[in-house]
Amino acid sequence: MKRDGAAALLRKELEHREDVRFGRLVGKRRPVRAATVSLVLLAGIMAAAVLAWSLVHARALELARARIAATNTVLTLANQANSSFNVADTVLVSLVDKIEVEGWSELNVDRLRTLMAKQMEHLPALQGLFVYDETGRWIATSAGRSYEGRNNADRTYFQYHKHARDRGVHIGSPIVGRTSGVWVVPVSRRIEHPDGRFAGVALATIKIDFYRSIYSSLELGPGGQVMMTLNDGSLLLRSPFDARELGSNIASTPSFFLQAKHDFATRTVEAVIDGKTHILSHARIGAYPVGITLLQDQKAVLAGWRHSAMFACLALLLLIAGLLLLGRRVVRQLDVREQLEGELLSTKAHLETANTALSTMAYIDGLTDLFNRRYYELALQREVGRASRNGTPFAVLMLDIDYFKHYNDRYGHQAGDAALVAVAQAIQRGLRRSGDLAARYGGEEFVVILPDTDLAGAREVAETIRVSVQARALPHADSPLGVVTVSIGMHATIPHDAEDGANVVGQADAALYRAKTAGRNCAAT
Ligand SMILES: Nc1nc2c(ncn2[C@@H]2O[C@H](COP(=O)(O)OP(=O)(O)OP(=O)(O)O)[C@@H](O)[C@H]2O)c(=O)[nH]1
Repeated sequence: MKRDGAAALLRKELEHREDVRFGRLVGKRRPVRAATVSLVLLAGIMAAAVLAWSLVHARALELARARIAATNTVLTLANQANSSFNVADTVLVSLVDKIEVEGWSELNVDRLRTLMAKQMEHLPALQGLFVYDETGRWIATSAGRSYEGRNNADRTYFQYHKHARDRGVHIGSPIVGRTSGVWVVPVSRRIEHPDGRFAGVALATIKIDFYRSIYSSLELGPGGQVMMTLNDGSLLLRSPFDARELGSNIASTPSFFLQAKHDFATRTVEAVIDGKTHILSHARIGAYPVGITLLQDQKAVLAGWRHSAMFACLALLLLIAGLLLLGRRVVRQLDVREQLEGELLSTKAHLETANTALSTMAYIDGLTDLFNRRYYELALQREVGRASRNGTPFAVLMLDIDYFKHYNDRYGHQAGDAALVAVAQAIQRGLRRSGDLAARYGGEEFVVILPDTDLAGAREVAETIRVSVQARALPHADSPLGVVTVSIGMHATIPHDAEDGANVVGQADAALYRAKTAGRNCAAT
């Protein structure tokens, strides 16, 4: 094996190993880093998506719940209003019937008054019951007090019944009662003579406070309101309560004309009433021209949801911030680890290179670049062992430069060194097989081990080297041949043990002596 080739291969192998190791580690870390960043981003996006979905879902649920609650409330209020009007109307129907059957002339007013007072005891919604004749004069009331000289012909409901031949119930705008002084809703019916002429009016008044106490107990939220209206737009009651608007007509306001034509409906109304979005729920009382409307500000309805959403968003932001910090920390740690491992690998590679260099130096002769004597000793042992095991021959050449002392003396030590290098190169190039090995034995002496070679083969190699050295024609004025030459002693054998190996060297050395005595520049056995 050629030393140069081995060193080059060794160096390449080291570089390759370093590249592979470093490349593998770096290659592994990059995906880990990318995966960490992706994981953090994915977790953040997923959390945001889940939160967004649940917030949208919760908002829809909240609105649906509010719509259902509004519908239920409006229907309940409509039922309650229907009952109160129904009660008042039932009483009126019986009063009108009694008066029309008995006729004014036969009518026992005292008994009528007692009857009215009794009915009042069981009807808490009513403020009072009244009967007027065709001139508006008070005939009987449930209050039972003196009403001499009183006349209600000026009231709207009286004028209505006087002029309209409508036998149905009439519900009027709220008025302040003349006996009670409180706000009431007038419910009235027309009384007729047997021939159909107008005979008077029966009136029941329902206390506004009866509705007001119920409406004001409702939780409508900021901006929420509930109102009872007649179909012509007259406002019977609105909560929050304001006495000044009782009886006013709101037919032209959006909250009235937005009411559905159906008996009841609940819907979302955007930016029509006051620029805000409202939930509007409306129900009509089937038998009477009255409707209940509930209006809620959607923003107020969603206040609870908004608070929860804010907290959830805040929590999400904290979570994302935490994830980012964690991700940043992991990536930084990966960077630090990567740097440290890089430094470690680089240091290790340097150490290995230095080790190789040291090992090389330990076995290589610094001047000639051939193996040194220490390596030669090891190689000799190895080859003797192998040859004795295989029963194959091996040969040893001992080489010595002729008249080298004179050369040094004439040309100087440096020139002597150069001659040593030139001879070493000639020896190295004279070797044919990869197993052949040349070493500097010491001073101007060299040794060559030729495994699996007999004496004939050894002679060929020896001659090749000798001729090659001479052919270099290094001038040597103090040599009879005029150029630098070498003498070679050689010996070949099939060794049986280590002693045989040592003997081969001794035999080669003796052959060298013979070559010297034979006149030098020759190979001897
Ligand atoms: N320049 C140089 N000279 C060396 C080195 N090693 C040994 N020498 C010289 O080699 C010479 C060997 O001389 P000798 O042993 O007398 O042999 P010779 O002069 O070659 O005579 P023969 O071997 O009989 O032909 C000595 O003068 C050593 O100083 C070296 O590394 N460099």
